[in-house]
Amino acid sequence: MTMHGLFISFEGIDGAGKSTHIAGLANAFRAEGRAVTLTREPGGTPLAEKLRAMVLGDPMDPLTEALLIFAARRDHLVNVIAPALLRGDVVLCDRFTDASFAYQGAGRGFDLNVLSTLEQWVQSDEGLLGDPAGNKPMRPEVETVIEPHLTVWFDLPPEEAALRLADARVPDKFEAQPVEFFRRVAQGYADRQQGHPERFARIAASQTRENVWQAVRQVIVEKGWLEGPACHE
Ligand SMILES: Nc1ncnc2c1ncn2[C@@H]1O[C@H](COP(=O)(O)OP(=O)(O)OP(=O)(O)O)[C@@H](O)[C@H]1O
Ligand SMILES: Cc1cn([C@H]2C[C@H](O)[C@@H](COP(=O)(O)O)O2)c(=O)[nH]c1=O
Repeated sequence: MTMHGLFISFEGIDGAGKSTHIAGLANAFRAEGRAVTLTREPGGTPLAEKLRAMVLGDPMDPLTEALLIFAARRDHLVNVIAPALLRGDVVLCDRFTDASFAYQGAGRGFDLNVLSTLEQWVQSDEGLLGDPAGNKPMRPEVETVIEPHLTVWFDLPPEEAALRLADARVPDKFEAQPVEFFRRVAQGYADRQQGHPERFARIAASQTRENVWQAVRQVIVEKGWLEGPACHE
């Protein structure tokens, strides 16, 4: 059994404008008859949402934070992402592992090699490829690491993101970080793009909402994954 769905993640510093467009993209795919699984990280399952509340709310050391985030990711992959990809859904995920490299790695200065090891372990398809009845796992010839087919990166200067978020909501643990933290996170995303140029699409997120939407949609159309006319809602 192969995972014939489409896995798209959305990344960027807090306030870059991802959420504004993910729902629009879900509508565009549904309008063309695709089943869509809309989800987010950390989170996406009852267990992972509990871990999210801890990670976003409680002080903890960087290793604990990284382990909780990757534990949430494993639960999310097992229970939501892999089943959706096996069904053939389009999975639209608000953040995935690039956020761990950007926030924990570049932002916090946590060891990138440890993050890479966690990535290999947690995103291994071992135990994820069940038969349709969900019984015995069917092992492929070669174990693979599940990652998005496309990562849409909303690139916005941290100062602009801070202005957008000012007074918008009570900041969580990450949103309360100083602008220097987000400069490092933004550089972390740029480094990830350099390491995975074929997977990343950079969107200049300083543009108007409509222009950002057109840029996001164009990336998907150019991949051949969407056809219809532009329609945001
Ligand atoms: N192109 C834009 N120009 C100006 N403001 C924008 C633009 N896009 C989004 N915003 C506003 O910026 C704020 C943050 O947007 P949004 O919540 O979509 O960002 P996000 O990347 O999902 O943030 P987070 O990751 O922190 O949830 C919102 O108030 C939104 O209305
Ligand atoms: C996946 C992931 C997320 N984070 C951080 C980034 C954000 O500040 C929050 C999630 O909040 P959002 O409003 O849903 O964007 O979590 C992280 O530090 N590491 C990660 O792997």
